Amino acid sequence: MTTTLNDLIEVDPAPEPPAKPVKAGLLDPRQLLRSVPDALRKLDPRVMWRNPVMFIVEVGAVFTTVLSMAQPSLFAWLITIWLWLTVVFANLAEAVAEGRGKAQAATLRSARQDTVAHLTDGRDIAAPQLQQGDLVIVEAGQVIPGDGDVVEGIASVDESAITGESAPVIRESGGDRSAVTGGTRVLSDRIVVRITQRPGESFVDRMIALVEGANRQKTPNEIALNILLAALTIIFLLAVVTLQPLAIFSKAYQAAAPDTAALDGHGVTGIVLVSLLVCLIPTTIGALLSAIGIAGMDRLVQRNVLAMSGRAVEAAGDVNTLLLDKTGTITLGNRQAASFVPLQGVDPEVLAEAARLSSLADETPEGRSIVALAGGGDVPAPASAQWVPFSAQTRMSGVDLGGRRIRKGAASAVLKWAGVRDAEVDEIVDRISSGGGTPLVVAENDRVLGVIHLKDVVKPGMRERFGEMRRMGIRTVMITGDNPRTAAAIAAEAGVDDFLAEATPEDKIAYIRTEQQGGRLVAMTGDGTNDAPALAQADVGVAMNTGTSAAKEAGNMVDLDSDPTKLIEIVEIGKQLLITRGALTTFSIANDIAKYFAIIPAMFAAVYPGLDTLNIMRLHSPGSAILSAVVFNAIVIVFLIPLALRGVRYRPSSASRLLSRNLLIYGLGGVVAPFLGIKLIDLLIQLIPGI
Ligand SMILES: Nc1ncnc2c1ncn2[C@@H]1O[C@H](COP(=O)(O)OP(=O)(O)OP(=O)(O)O)[C@@H](O)[C@H]1O
Ligand SMILES: [K+]
Ligand SMILES: [Mg+2]
Repeated sequence: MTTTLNDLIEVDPAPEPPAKPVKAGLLDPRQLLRSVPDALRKLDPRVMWRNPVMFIVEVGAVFTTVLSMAQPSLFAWLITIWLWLTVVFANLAEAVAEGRGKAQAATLRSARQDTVAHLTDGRDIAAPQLQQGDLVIVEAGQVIPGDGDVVEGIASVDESAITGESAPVIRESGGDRSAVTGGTRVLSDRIVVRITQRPGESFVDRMIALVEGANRQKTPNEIALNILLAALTIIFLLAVVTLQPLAIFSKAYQAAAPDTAALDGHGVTGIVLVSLLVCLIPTTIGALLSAIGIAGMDRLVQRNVLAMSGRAVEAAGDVNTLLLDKTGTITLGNRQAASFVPLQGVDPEVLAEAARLSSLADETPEGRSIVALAGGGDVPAPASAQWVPFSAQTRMSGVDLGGRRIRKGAASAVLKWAGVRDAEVDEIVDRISSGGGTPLVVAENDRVLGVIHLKDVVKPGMRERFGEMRRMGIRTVMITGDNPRTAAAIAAEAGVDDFLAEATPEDKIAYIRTEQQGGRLVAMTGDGTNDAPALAQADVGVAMNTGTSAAKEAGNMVDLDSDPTKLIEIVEIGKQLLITRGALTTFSIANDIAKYFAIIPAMFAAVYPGLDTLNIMRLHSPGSAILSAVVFNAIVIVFLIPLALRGVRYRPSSASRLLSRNLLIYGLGGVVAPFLGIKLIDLLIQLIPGI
């Protein structure tokens, strides 16, 4: 190979740096305004009925509109206006949540251009005509026409159009960095890409659809909550309809407020009925539910993670077991050769040369560091060399040079290959392993020459993060192909709960299955084709963007930064989504119950004077009580939009402690808020003459 990594990275500056995707901040008041047209469009009943609670409010608003037109009064019109506002505010919450993604989608679209694909057979076709399996040539300066895997060559690629990261990345055939994304630009060299996407289903297409929320499906949890809310709505509907004294109240109300009495008893009854119903059904959570879900996806997008479904985000919040790779996730991952330890009677030079020869074609970081430590990397490899590449299954790599067969790799694997048992080797391997190092045994034919000591460092801050996970009730498990002693040493240093050593990809799947059979949800990250089955099996499978297409297809999330520790953040975001939904549901229902006690006594005190002692709020008049409650019910939605989008602030602690804390804050807050809010609004409303 003539191109080195450094040649690739020091390329000419990219042709005009593409715009960074918009990273929307918190709620911007202008965003509220900009979303108003969308919110109005969503009033279409065909859209509304998917949200049963708000659909009932809309039907109610239509009903009071008709009543108000039939028998106009200030009271009737004010109620009607505020009922419509309630529906609009709910739509606004959803539109604002979607709007933030739309800005991002617009940037993505502008980054995508009409690209011509140069097929290997010489034809030039438009990118959208590409079929799965087509082979295209992409040269320096050209845009990659579709998603695929590099099958030939190595190149540096500018992926800023999708990741927002301006540093070029290396994509090469073979290994686990072979996937390329349509719409990104090759900066240097030439690669041949085999297209893996189906037409119209490119990664960027899916990304646009995702951030726009166009194909957002309700998650099973959301559907369940919606059913519960609808059931509550029906119960309240029945309760309100069967409220006998309403008719009596209406008459009394007319008597008490004769200046609005241009309407008959039925008009008032209808309007009061709808108002009461809207106040009692769980409109707050009904209005915010979908915004909470979209915002969760959005928070992931802002951290450069694409969740392929809302369900995956929720599953992340419920995860019990986190599987993390050792090398590169828990450790820095640039496992470097630190020293060669020859066996007694072996010339150190002979060991170094064998290590060098076995690593000349080994492109792993380990292999390169061995060549560097042995020196003489410029000495060309013998032409007769037959390379044996490293694989996670064999755990060895090496070279065959005629009669000389050299292998290096995990002790157990190499000793088995060489067919030897040696106490001295065991002793060296143990010493390196118990210090957290990785020993690679080097053998030539049936003779062990010595051991290479690979060093890796646990990333700073890991112990604290795993401590946080534990407080959340999540078990962290380190998975490694390394031997059990090294694994134990690193596991102890990093503070994980458990580890799985000498793990093959099959072992990973088996581990995931056992966890799932115990009723636990499992999350993992992966990048290689090897990882694809395990990624598919896991409840949350985060594929690295640098990984293979197979891995990206199998997982249900993609991390554009390819940072395996991101899994921890993903779990936190999922948890926050679930907690936010729980907190606002609690708030909403507590709120409704409080409203019941605020309005009913005010209304019925006029009919049954005995109830007057219950009328603790001393609202101005029954009409004002009802109007205040309706107004409060509407504006509480707007007040809570920022919280729904940002998510409830949350510190890691056990589920039960979180629950009791949230019940206290949002339950109690939900009970108190309406009393204060309604009283305040009532003080303003009583200034309006005639109510
Ligand atoms: N380039 C290599 N050549 C030979 N043997 C290797 C090479 N790289 C790793 N090994 C050996 O194979 C073992 C398994 O490696 P593998 O990459 O599957 O897992 P790992 O890197 O130890 O852990 P992780 O799952 O976190 O990546 C290593 O522990 C090491 O003993
Ligand atoms: K309500
Ligand atoms: Mg590895």
